[in-house]
Amino acid sequence: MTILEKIIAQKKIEVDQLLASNVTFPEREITRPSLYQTLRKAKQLQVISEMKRASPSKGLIADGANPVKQATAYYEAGAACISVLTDKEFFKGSFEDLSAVADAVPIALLCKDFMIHKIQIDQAKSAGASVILLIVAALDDETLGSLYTYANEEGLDVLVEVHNVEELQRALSIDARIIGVNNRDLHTFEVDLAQTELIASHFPFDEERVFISESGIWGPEDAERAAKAGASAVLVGESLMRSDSVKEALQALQVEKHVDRP
Ligand SMILES: O=P(O)(O)OC[C@@H](O)[C@@H](O)c1c[nH]c2ccccc12
Repeated sequence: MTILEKIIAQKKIEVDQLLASNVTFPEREITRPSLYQTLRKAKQLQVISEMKRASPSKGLIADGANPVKQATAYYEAGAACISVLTDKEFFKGSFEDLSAVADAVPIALLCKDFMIHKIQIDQAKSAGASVILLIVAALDDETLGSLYTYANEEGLDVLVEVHNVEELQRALSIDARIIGVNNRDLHTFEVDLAQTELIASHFPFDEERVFISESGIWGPEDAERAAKAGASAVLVGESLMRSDSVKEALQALQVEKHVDRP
């Protein structure tokens, strides 16, 4: 099994437990600015900064990190959105982290998890998220479409993650408007920013869609490369978690967007 398959197998167990427990997640109103609008309007490359304690590819990254302190530093540095990993088994995250961050910062908030069932979307929204992630590689067309529609109906933005051109076509076929290319292959862990350039060469840049480059962004050169390819934002975890100066590191990524892209 690849790591993605292992994670999804574990998610199925967790979702079955959630469903069997009959928990309900209280409704919560979304009061955050729309990530989509923020990215469309911005003149500079925006940063979606991630609270990431650990990952299956890197092991421990920042075990003792305090999510509220981390998110506050991101917010004060000018992040467009905070991403909080909520997966426990593989990333040492939690929904408590997400709720705590939701109470601490007013900007767009992404629940970073492996969504396979709409109950997880309810849970994310109830914990304060305004954006969810859908990973095309983890979903069949029908589930991808129905989760996307459900999240939209709930007023959430959806970041649809792809890794290759075939997955991009699947994202476009549900008319996803926020599409991110993960530079990391979730089957092999290989990271390559050339993936951003490859997907960009097939991406229909227009007034509707925004393009995001995710993973493996270590500094301004990488940000520049993503911007040049047409990205509106980068999603950054490890390099910011490891940084002694979050503010400097984050602001160094806010390079000019490429002029040829809408
Ligand atoms: O730590 P990095 O290399 O900056 O990557 C951040 C983010 O892109 C990565 O955590 C990520 C992208 N897509 C995901 C899907 C699930 C879990 C994690 C991810």
